[in-house]
Amino acid sequence: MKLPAALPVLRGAAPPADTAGALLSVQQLSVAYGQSEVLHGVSVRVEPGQVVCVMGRNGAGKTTLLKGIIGILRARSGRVLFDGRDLTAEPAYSRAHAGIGYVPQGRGIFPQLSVLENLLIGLEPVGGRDDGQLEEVFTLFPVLKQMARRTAGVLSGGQQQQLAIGRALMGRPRLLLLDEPTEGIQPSIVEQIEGVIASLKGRLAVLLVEQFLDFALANAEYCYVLESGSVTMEGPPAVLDAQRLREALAI
Ligand SMILES: Nc1ncnc2c1ncn2[C@@H]1O[C@H](COP(=O)(O)OP(=O)(O)OP(=O)(O)O)[C@@H](O)[C@H]1O
Repeated sequence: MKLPAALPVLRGAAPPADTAGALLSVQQLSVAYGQSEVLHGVSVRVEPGQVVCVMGRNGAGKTTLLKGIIGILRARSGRVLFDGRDLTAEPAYSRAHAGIGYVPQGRGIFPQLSVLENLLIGLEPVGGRDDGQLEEVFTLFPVLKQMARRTAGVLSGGQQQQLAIGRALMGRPRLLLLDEPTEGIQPSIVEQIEGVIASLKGRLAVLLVEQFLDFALANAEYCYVLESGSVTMEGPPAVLDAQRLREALAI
Protein backbone atom coordinates (compact mmCIF):
# COMPACT_ATOMS: atom_id res chain seq x y z
CA MET A 1 0.00 0.00 0.00
CA LYS A 2 1.30 3.45 -0.86
CA LEU A 3 1.62 5.68 2.18
CA PRO A 4 0.27 9.21 2.00
CA ALA A 5 2.63 12.16 1.82
CA ALA A 6 3.79 13.62 5.13
CA LEU A 7 1.14 15.53 7.01
CA PRO A 8 1.13 16.92 10.56
CA VAL A 9 1.60 14.44 13.36
CA LEU A 10 -1.09 14.71 15.99
CA ARG A 11 1.36 14.28 18.85
CA GLY A 12 -0.11 14.33 22.30
CA ALA A 13 -3.61 15.00 21.02
CA ALA A 14 -5.94 15.52 23.97
CA PRO A 15 -8.16 12.53 24.79
CA PRO A 16 -11.80 13.02 23.91
CA ALA A 17 -13.48 14.48 26.96
CA ASP A 18 -16.95 13.21 26.21
CA THR A 19 -17.80 9.58 25.89
CA ALA A 20 -21.14 10.17 24.18
CA GLY A 21 -21.53 7.82 21.27
CA ALA A 22 -18.32 5.92 21.97
CA LEU A 23 -18.58 2.16 22.27
CA LEU A 24 -15.24 1.97 24.06
CA SER A 25 -13.66 4.85 25.87
CA VAL A 26 -10.34 4.16 27.55
CA GLN A 27 -9.44 7.18 29.62
CA GLN A 28 -5.94 7.87 30.90
CA LEU A 29 -5.34 4.17 31.57
CA SER A 30 -2.18 3.21 33.43
CA VAL A 31 -1.25 -0.43 33.95
CA ALA A 32 1.67 -1.90 35.88
CA TYR A 33 3.32 -5.28 36.34
CA GLY A 34 4.04 -5.16 40.07
CA GLN A 35 5.75 -1.84 40.66
CA SER A 36 6.72 -1.46 37.03
CA GLU A 37 4.26 0.76 35.16
CA VAL A 38 4.32 0.01 31.43
CA LEU A 39 1.20 1.86 30.25
CA HIS A 40 1.09 5.53 31.14
CA GLY A 41 -2.22 7.36 30.89
CA VAL A 42 -3.37 5.94 27.55
CA SER A 43 -6.65 7.19 26.05
CA VAL A 44 -8.30 5.31 23.19
CA ARG A 45 -11.77 5.62 21.71
CA VAL A 46 -13.68 3.22 19.47
CA GLU A 47 -17.01 4.13 17.89
CA PRO A 48 -19.67 1.48 17.21
CA GLY A 49 -18.75 -0.51 14.11
CA GLN A 50 -15.37 1.20 13.72
CA VAL A 51 -12.05 -0.56 13.05
CA VAL A 52 -9.30 1.06 15.12
CA CYS A 53 -5.67 0.00 15.09
CA VAL A 54 -3.01 0.24 17.77
CA MET A 55 0.51 0.10 16.40
CA GLY A 56 3.89 0.17 18.05
CA ARG A 57 7.15 -1.70 18.13
CA ASN A 58 7.83 -4.74 20.34
CA GLY A 59 7.37 -3.94 24.00
CA ALA A 60 5.51 -0.66 23.40
CA GLY A 61 2.59 -1.85 25.52
CA LYS A 62 0.02 -2.94 22.91
CA THR A 63 -0.82 -6.29 24.50
CA THR A 64 -0.84 -4.69 27.94
CA LEU A 65 -3.42 -2.20 26.68
CA LEU A 66 -5.69 -4.98 25.39
CA LYS A 67 -5.30 -6.92 28.65
CA GLY A 68 -6.20 -3.75 30.54
CA ILE A 69 -9.33 -3.36 28.42
CA ILE A 70 -10.50 -6.98 28.79
CA GLY A 71 -9.61 -6.97 32.48
CA ILE A 72 -6.83 -9.57 32.65
CA LEU A 73 -4.72 -6.74 34.03
CA ARG A 74 -6.14 -4.19 36.46
CA ALA A 75 -5.87 -0.46 35.99
CA ARG A 76 -3.44 1.35 38.25
CA SER A 77 -5.37 4.49 37.33
CA GLY A 78 -7.73 5.63 34.62
CA ARG A 79 -11.02 4.18 33.40
CA VAL A 80 -12.42 1.72 30.89
CA LEU A 81 -15.93 2.60 29.75
CA PHE A 82 -17.92 0.34 27.44
CA ASP A 83 -21.18 1.61 26.02
CA GLY A 84 -21.18 4.27 28.72
CA ARG A 85 -20.73 1.73 31.52
CA ASP A 86 -17.69 1.93 33.75
CA LEU A 87 -16.05 -1.52 33.65
CA THR A 88 -12.81 -0.52 35.36
CA ALA A 89 -13.53 -2.50 38.52
CA GLU A 90 -15.21 -5.41 36.71
CA PRO A 91 -13.53 -8.80 36.22
CA ALA A 92 -12.73 -10.11 32.75
CA TYR A 93 -15.79 -12.37 32.51
CA SER A 94 -18.12 -9.41 33.17
CA ARG A 95 -16.44 -7.49 30.37
CA ALA A 96 -16.90 -10.49 28.05
CA HIS A 97 -20.56 -10.67 29.06
CA ALA A 98 -20.89 -6.94 28.39
CA GLY A 99 -19.87 -7.59 24.77
CA ILE A 100 -16.09 -7.44 24.51
CA GLY A 101 -14.49 -10.36 22.65
CA TYR A 102 -10.77 -11.02 22.91
CA VAL A 103 -8.45 -12.89 20.56
CA PRO A 104 -5.10 -13.05 22.35
CA GLN A 105 -1.71 -13.01 20.74
CA GLY A 106 -0.74 -16.62 20.11
CA ARG A 107 -4.46 -17.40 19.68
CA GLY A 108 -5.09 -19.18 22.99
CA ILE A 109 -7.00 -22.10 21.51
CA PHE A 110 -7.32 -25.42 23.37
CA PRO A 111 -5.17 -27.81 21.30
CA GLN A 112 -6.52 -31.03 22.84
CA LEU A 113 -10.15 -30.15 22.13
CA SER A 114 -11.84 -30.41 18.75
CA VAL A 115 -12.45 -27.38 16.56
CA LEU A 116 -16.16 -27.60 17.36
CA GLU A 117 -15.54 -27.83 21.11
CA ASN A 118 -13.30 -24.76 20.93
CA LEU A 119 -16.06 -22.87 19.14
CA LEU A 120 -18.74 -23.94 21.62
CA ILE A 121 -16.61 -22.65 24.50
CA GLY A 122 -17.00 -19.26 22.83
CA LEU A 123 -20.72 -19.31 23.65
CA GLU A 124 -20.01 -18.74 27.35
CA PRO A 125 -20.60 -14.93 27.27
CA VAL A 126 -24.09 -15.52 25.83
CA GLY A 127 -25.04 -18.21 28.34
CA GLY A 128 -24.32 -21.10 25.97
CA ARG A 129 -26.98 -20.06 23.44
CA ASP A 130 -26.32 -20.55 19.77
CA ASP A 131 -28.65 -18.29 17.84
CA GLY A 132 -27.00 -19.02 14.55
CA GLN A 133 -23.46 -17.92 15.42
CA LEU A 134 -21.98 -21.33 14.60
CA GLU A 135 -23.31 -21.25 11.05
CA GLU A 136 -22.17 -17.63 10.67
CA VAL A 137 -18.66 -18.60 11.78
CA PHE A 138 -18.65 -21.59 9.41
CA THR A 139 -19.70 -19.25 6.60
CA LEU A 140 -16.89 -16.81 7.43
CA PHE A 141 -14.31 -19.60 7.83
CA PRO A 142 -15.39 -22.66 5.78
CA VAL A 143 -12.25 -24.56 6.76
CA LEU A 144 -13.52 -24.70 10.35
CA LYS A 145 -16.62 -26.53 9.20
CA GLN A 146 -14.54 -28.99 7.21
CA MET A 147 -12.33 -29.61 10.23
CA ALA A 148 -14.98 -29.35 12.96
CA ARG A 149 -14.25 -32.82 14.40
CA ARG A 150 -10.48 -32.54 14.17
CA THR A 151 -8.28 -31.81 17.17
CA ALA A 152 -7.52 -28.09 17.15
CA GLY A 153 -3.82 -28.71 17.81
CA VAL A 154 -3.36 -30.20 14.34
CA LEU A 155 -4.57 -27.04 12.55
CA SER A 156 -2.07 -24.81 10.78
CA GLY A 157 -1.23 -21.42 12.29
CA GLY A 158 -3.61 -19.65 9.94
CA GLN A 159 -6.41 -22.09 10.68
CA GLN A 160 -5.84 -21.67 14.42
CA GLN A 161 -6.09 -17.91 13.98
CA GLN A 162 -9.39 -18.35 12.17
CA LEU A 163 -10.54 -20.62 14.99
CA ALA A 164 -9.56 -18.06 17.62
CA ILE A 165 -11.46 -15.29 15.82
CA GLY A 166 -14.41 -17.62 15.23
CA ARG A 167 -14.53 -18.58 18.89
CA ALA A 168 -14.60 -14.93 19.92
CA LEU A 169 -17.43 -14.26 17.44
CA MET A 170 -19.52 -17.06 18.99
CA GLY A 171 -20.04 -14.79 22.02
CA ARG A 172 -21.66 -12.12 19.79
CA PRO A 173 -19.29 -9.35 20.85
CA ARG A 174 -19.94 -5.73 19.93
CA LEU A 175 -16.22 -5.06 20.19
CA LEU A 176 -13.52 -7.50 19.14
CA LEU A 177 -10.00 -7.07 20.51
CA LEU A 178 -7.55 -8.67 18.07
CA ASP A 179 -3.92 -9.02 19.10
CA GLU A 180 -1.64 -9.34 16.07
CA PRO A 181 -3.84 -11.60 13.93
CA THR A 182 -1.32 -11.68 11.07
CA GLU A 183 1.66 -12.77 13.17
CA GLY A 184 3.34 -15.83 11.68
CA ILE A 185 0.63 -16.37 9.09
CA GLN A 186 1.08 -17.00 5.38
CA PRO A 187 -0.03 -14.23 2.98
CA SER A 188 -3.08 -16.04 1.60
CA ILE A 189 -4.52 -16.42 5.12
CA VAL A 190 -3.65 -12.81 5.94
CA GLU A 191 -5.82 -11.85 2.96
CA GLN A 192 -8.62 -14.04 4.25
CA ILE A 193 -8.45 -12.50 7.73
CA GLU A 194 -8.39 -9.06 6.10
CA GLY A 195 -11.54 -10.07 4.23
CA VAL A 196 -13.21 -11.12 7.47
CA ILE A 197 -12.33 -7.84 9.19
CA ALA A 198 -13.69 -5.98 6.17
CA SER A 199 -16.90 -7.99 6.29
CA LEU A 200 -17.29 -7.24 10.02
CA LYS A 201 -16.91 -3.50 9.41
CA GLY A 202 -20.03 -1.62 10.42
CA ARG A 203 -21.50 -4.65 12.20
CA LEU A 204 -18.89 -4.98 14.88
CA ALA A 205 -16.19 -2.69 16.24
CA VAL A 206 -12.64 -4.00 16.11
CA LEU A 207 -9.63 -2.84 18.09
CA LEU A 208 -6.72 -4.34 16.25
CA VAL A 209 -3.14 -4.55 17.49
CA GLU A 210 -0.91 -4.86 14.48
CA GLN A 211 2.74 -4.47 13.55
CA PHE A 212 2.16 -5.16 9.87
CA LEU A 213 1.83 -1.55 8.73
CA ASP A 214 0.16 -2.13 5.38
CA PHE A 215 -2.44 -4.39 6.97
CA ALA A 216 -3.16 -1.83 9.69
CA LEU A 217 -3.42 1.15 7.36
CA ALA A 218 -5.54 -0.74 4.85
CA ASN A 219 -8.05 -1.91 7.43
CA ALA A 220 -8.27 0.73 10.13
CA GLU A 221 -10.35 3.89 10.10
CA TYR A 222 -8.36 5.37 12.97
CA CYS A 223 -4.90 4.55 14.33
CA TYR A 224 -3.01 5.04 17.55
CA VAL A 225 0.73 4.66 17.86
CA LEU A 226 2.15 3.58 21.19
CA GLU A 227 5.73 4.29 22.14
CA SER A 228 7.07 3.22 25.54
CA GLY A 229 3.59 2.94 26.96
CA SER A 230 2.25 6.30 25.75
CA VAL A 231 0.24 7.37 22.70
CA THR A 232 2.52 9.54 20.58
CA MET A 233 0.52 9.72 17.35
CA GLU A 234 -3.09 9.24 16.43
CA GLY A 235 -5.43 9.94 13.57
CA PRO A 236 -7.03 8.42 10.49
CA PRO A 237 -4.44 6.60 8.33
CA ALA A 238 -4.55 9.36 5.70
CA VAL A 239 -3.32 12.03 8.08
CA LEU A 240 -0.55 10.08 9.80
CA ASP A 241 2.96 11.20 8.93
CA ALA A 242 4.37 8.24 6.99
CA GLN A 243 8.01 8.95 7.85
CA ARG A 244 7.30 9.48 11.52
CA LEU A 245 5.18 6.34 11.54
CA ARG A 246 8.01 4.28 10.09
CA GLU A 247 10.37 5.68 12.73
CA ALA A 248 7.92 4.88 15.54
CA LEU A 249 7.60 1.33 14.25
CA ALA A 250 11.33 1.08 13.46
CA ILE A 251 10.70 -0.11 9.92
N1 LIG B 1 4.15 -10.36 32.76
C1 LIG B 1 4.97 -9.31 32.67
N2 LIG B 1 5.73 -8.94 33.72
C2 LIG B 1 6.54 -7.86 33.65
N3 LIG B 1 6.70 -7.09 32.56
C3 LIG B 1 5.98 -7.43 31.47
C4 LIG B 1 5.08 -8.55 31.47
N4 LIG B 1 4.50 -8.63 30.24
C5 LIG B 1 5.00 -7.62 29.52
N5 LIG B 1 5.89 -6.90 30.25
C6 LIG B 1 6.63 -5.71 29.81
O1 LIG B 1 5.69 -4.70 29.50
C7 LIG B 1 6.12 -3.96 28.38
C8 LIG B 1 5.00 -3.96 27.34
O2 LIG B 1 4.79 -5.31 26.89
P1 LIG B 1 3.65 -5.69 25.86
O3 LIG B 1 3.63 -7.16 25.73
O4 LIG B 1 2.41 -5.00 26.25
O5 LIG B 1 4.21 -5.02 24.54
P2 LIG B 1 3.73 -5.19 23.03
O6 LIG B 1 3.71 -3.82 22.47
O7 LIG B 1 2.48 -5.97 22.98
O8 LIG B 1 4.91 -6.02 22.42
P3 LIG B 1 4.91 -7.20 21.33
O9 LIG B 1 4.69 -6.54 20.02
O10 LIG B 1 6.29 -7.78 21.46
O11 LIG B 1 3.83 -8.17 21.71
C9 LIG B 1 7.41 -4.61 27.88
O12 LIG B 1 8.49 -3.88 28.38
C10 LIG B 1 7.36 -5.99 28.51
O13 LIG B 1 8.66 -6.45 28.77
